[in-house]
Amino acid sequence: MLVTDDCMGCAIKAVSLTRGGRTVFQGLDVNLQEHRIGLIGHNGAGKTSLLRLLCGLETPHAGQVLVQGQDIYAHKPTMPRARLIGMMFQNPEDQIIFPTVEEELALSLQTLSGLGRKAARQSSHAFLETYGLQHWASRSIGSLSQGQRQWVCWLAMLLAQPQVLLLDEPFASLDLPGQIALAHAIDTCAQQVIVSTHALDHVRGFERVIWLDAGRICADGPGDEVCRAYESAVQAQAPAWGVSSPRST
Ligand SMILES: Nc1ncnc2c1ncn2[C@@H]1O[C@H](COP(=O)(O)OP(=O)(O)OP(=O)(O)O)[C@@H](O)[C@H]1O
Repeated sequence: MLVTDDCMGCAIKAVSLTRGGRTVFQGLDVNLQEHRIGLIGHNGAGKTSLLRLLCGLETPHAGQVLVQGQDIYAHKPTMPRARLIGMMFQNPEDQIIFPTVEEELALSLQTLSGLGRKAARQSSHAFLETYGLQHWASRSIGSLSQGQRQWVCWLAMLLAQPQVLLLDEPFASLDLPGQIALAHAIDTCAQQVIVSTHALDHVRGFERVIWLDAGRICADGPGDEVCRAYESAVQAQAPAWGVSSPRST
């Protein structure tokens, strides 16, 4: 299923990106119009860099990044980036700012909906309640497990109501029930979702998966086909890795 309007979805046009002196993308072109898209590939392939480009965290040296038809690196965006696109980071510590769950969730509402402090806290309370997590409201972030922090990141992102959700290794710290719950949440949410993962089973059923290798698209198509192609390539290369991992990309 494609997102419904021609100007919807995301597009990367002739983008070149360097990070820390290393060329990550050179003239990358990719249209991202499907409702569910997976990104797979080895460590260092460029999955996180692609997500960071889409959410405005890496400035390309050339090219354009469009989200919902808007150039997100333009000087005068017509909509705040946070309304357009939200990102759940691989590491919750890169995302969470406040000491308690309630405060962290309230931030999204205060900055984006202009709610006052008290109203924002009340709304985040009500939001937690819809997930049966009201007892988390006053919990300090430090008292939560890594997986629980990932849930806080997911909820904070949802509260901001962006139109596109970017998830970087979202399953990494979740237990099995948590993975099932998040997979269901991804399956049923209305937004376009782009997921970077090494857990291929979570994207195998996606309508589209992109396999990145050293900043280039190695395969692009239905999830089951691309995941199988990637697995076959890994199997074929496996004997050569015994003495040289981790790979030095
Ligand atoms: N902060 C950084 N500074 C400099 N180079 C970086 C930085 N982060 C990533 N890179 C480089 O950018 C390239 C792409 O990294 P990226 O994190 O996008 O890969 P990835 O596919 O997400 O990997 P992983 O599966 O390990 O998360 C790699 O060569 C990496 O070394």
